[in-house]
Amino acid sequence: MPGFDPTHFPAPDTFVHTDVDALADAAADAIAKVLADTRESEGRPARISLTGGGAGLRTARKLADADIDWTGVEVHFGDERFVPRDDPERNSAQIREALLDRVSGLTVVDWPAPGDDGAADVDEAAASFAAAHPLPAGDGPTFDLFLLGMGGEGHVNSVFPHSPQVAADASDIMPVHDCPKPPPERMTYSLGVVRRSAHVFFLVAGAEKAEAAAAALGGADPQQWPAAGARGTVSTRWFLDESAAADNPGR
Ligand SMILES: O=C1O[C@H](COP(=O)(O)O)[C@@H](O)[C@H](O)[C@H]1O
Repeated sequence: MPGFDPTHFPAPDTFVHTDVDALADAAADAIAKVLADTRESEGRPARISLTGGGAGLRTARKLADADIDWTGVEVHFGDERFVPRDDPERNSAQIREALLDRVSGLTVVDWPAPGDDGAADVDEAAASFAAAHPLPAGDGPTFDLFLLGMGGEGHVNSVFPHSPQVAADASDIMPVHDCPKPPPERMTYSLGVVRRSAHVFFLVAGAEKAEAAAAALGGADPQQWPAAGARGTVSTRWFLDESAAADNPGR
């Protein structure tokens, strides 16, 4: 993969929990700490990207009940399905129900939906989003914290194995056509955006994820296992349940 050298990043840390509930508890604690630390060390609220999916939504529900100061926190979504805004398939709809509608003080940056101005199709929607929400320039992080779920074939955000998105190594926002997991049209942050984030947390549960987790943690080719190409500049942490960790070397 062009532009990705894993030796330029801290090695990932792995945390294995008995089940998805314990995983979500631990991840929520760690997320709360990053949010508080960012406020203290940077003197500003954090900028984070949230994920849907099974373990992601479980963690979002825990975050809604946690003692967190959300004031000014800027929330993005790592990827979105290009379907109407009220479609329950939208990651943002699921994360809003689990977390965002239950806390106050944060700013939510939502992806465009069909029918929005400048969103005649998914290409135009991604381009207009990129223009309206440019990523921070320079050496600073794109996000203080980027949360990722992972599919059983190793996809993260909507970056799928052997897809144009994983090949491109773009540093911004990408439209997705013909996504192998429905719905077919999506928008996604690229692996390049993830790799400019300070902290990257994986939230992964279930035996069907075990092979991909072992491949990604074992340094496999991101073309085949996109999760292998997702690293943070300060930390990469994998929160796994025992089923998802079953194939990891050393267990
Ligand atoms: O399609 C997607 O799937 C992943 C993982 O979902 P899961 O249900 O297998 O946990 C999710 O993280 C990603 O953001 C999403 O668009």
